[in-house]
Amino acid sequence: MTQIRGLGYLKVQTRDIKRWRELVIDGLGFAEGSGPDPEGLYLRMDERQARLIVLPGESDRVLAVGWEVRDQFALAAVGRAVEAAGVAVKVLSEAEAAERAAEQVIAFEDPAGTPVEVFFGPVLDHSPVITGMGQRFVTGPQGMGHVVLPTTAMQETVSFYTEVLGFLPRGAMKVGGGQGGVPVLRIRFMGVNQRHHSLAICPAPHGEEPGLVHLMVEVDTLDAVGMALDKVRKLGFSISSTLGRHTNDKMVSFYVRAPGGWDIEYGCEGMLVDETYYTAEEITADSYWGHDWSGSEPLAAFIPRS
Ligand SMILES: Cc1ccc(O)c(O)c1CC[C@@H]1C(=O)CC[C@]2(C)C(=O)CC[C@@H]12
Ligand SMILES: [Fe+2]
Repeated sequence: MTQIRGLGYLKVQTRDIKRWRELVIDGLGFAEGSGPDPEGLYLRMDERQARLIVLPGESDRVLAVGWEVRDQFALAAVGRAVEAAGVAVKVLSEAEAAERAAEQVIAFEDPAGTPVEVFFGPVLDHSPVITGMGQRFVTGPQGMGHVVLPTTAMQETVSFYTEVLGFLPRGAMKVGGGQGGVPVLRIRFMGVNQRHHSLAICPAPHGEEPGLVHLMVEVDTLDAVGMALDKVRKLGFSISSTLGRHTNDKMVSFYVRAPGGWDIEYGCEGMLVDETYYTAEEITADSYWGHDWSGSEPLAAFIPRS
């Protein structure tokens, strides 16, 4: 049984905070909150103080993937499991936790080198969440959404998330290999709640920045997805993938390129998993229709480095 309840927050660094603001506030309708860094962007989706945090910096990279647990006892259990796996765990100070709007936070690196944080006791902001198009973000028991992380150490990374952190396998898809003696490569989906996947791990040629393939956020209506697509196009953002419906989580979504070379997937109608009956299946197509990636600028995580 996993202690982790869902994706809690994502913190990234960017060289272009101005363009980020246009994308997430003007385009995708996130509500603006506030936080410790006056230059930072603190984006609200619900009663949490911030779900997506974008801070200015010298490079574009992920600063923390924040996973939520129920309480202090669950946090202690996760800390023990990670240490028992031989990974150094840092207990953040009270000030550092306050900065993250949580009561207590631990931090460590996954085998891919991704900075991971686990927290309990998120601090709420009860003021109304005024989104750009009146849309509601689907969070609550399903968490913030999902992240797809690149790794050069597929086995170790997947085994860390499943066997140490207790993520449940939620199926896979072949993405290459299987020819000329090259082993089959699979993207692996994992979940911790009724959202089909809160995490996917994808084989990648290098472990360099930005350290992210995409973040998915879900809204309550197809109209909100369509309106956001219109808005980001009008704002001149590059559409990495057209609208389509995925075969595994049944979500209708599009992907837009964020400054930094990774995508935000924006969707609706994601299925709810019933663990009583669920088994991990292998899909052979990413979508029933749509999701044309042919116009996509290359994802930074998949550009081979010398
Ligand atoms: C296949 C799939 C199912 C559900 C999702 O939420 C989802 O994002 C995907 C696509 C994952 C993946 C990606 O994001 C980067 C580009 C990838 C590797 C492809 O080129 C096909 C599958 C894509
Ligand atoms: Fe996705």
